[in-house]
Amino acid sequence: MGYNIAVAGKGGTGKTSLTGLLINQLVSQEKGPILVVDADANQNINEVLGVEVEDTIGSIREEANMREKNGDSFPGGMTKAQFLQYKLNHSIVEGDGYDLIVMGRSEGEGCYCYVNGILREQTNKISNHYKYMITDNEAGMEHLSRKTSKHIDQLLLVSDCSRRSIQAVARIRDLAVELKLHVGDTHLIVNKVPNGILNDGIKEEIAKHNLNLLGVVPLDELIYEYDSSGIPLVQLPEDSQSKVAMKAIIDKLELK
Ligand SMILES: Nc1ncnc2c1ncn2[C@@H]1O[C@H](COP(=O)(O)OP(=O)(O)OP(=O)(O)O)[C@@H](O)[C@H]1O
Repeated sequence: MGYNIAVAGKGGTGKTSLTGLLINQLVSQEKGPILVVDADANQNINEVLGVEVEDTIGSIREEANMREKNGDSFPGGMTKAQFLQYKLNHSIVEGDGYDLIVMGRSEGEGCYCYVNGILREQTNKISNHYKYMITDNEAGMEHLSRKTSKHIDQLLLVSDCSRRSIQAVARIRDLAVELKLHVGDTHLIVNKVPNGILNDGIKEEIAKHNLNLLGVVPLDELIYEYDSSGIPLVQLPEDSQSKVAMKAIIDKLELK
């Protein structure tokens, strides 16, 4: 199994943006092969990375169930399991130096156990082929409890400069313990920091919750500019404040 990095944090803190910059950095350091899993239904990492996504695990699950419900057969005489496997293999987006799987929206009502079981088994199989697996998670992390593989080598918590956001990541860390996930290291990255300098109040909050601060990423006007113009963040110049900060942060992790 590859090295599993999970990124988590309260919505809006910049978790997805930083995950994109993390991937970009690992790709430029030729650390691959990398599998990216977008497990945040509210956010689209593909936009940060600048790639198009057609199928998601959610849409595959819905299609398989709809076909069965309507009594439609699966194409080419496939069984349901074969169909799921086929669709999953075709849903993997090939990016520049990484592959991407998008979980999409979570299931609606009805029994999805069989489909979920197959999809989970297949995703686990696929992930074995990669050196790194990077997951952009939902703030709740509950979906992780449903995973068969509960091992995370590196849990990266992303917070902005608010006390509430620091408290939220402390809760996520505690939740990981409650969910019985096996977490190797946990680190905090504080994002959108004015001038890259943390004030005393936030430093106190970080210390109070015993969070292990890895580094800070400044509030970067260029991110705002790129985001509002729809330009993928991975195209930020190498000397942009946020890319430079993320590079320094990732270097500290000493990933092989
Ligand atoms: N360092 C930064 N400087 C300036 N703006 C930033 C920075 N990081 C992220 N942003 C902006 O903050 C907003 C939220 O970022 P992003 O979508 O990455 O957050 P998220 O935590 O994944 O949010 P959610 O899961 O709620 O969608 C975006 O508009 C993004 O462009």
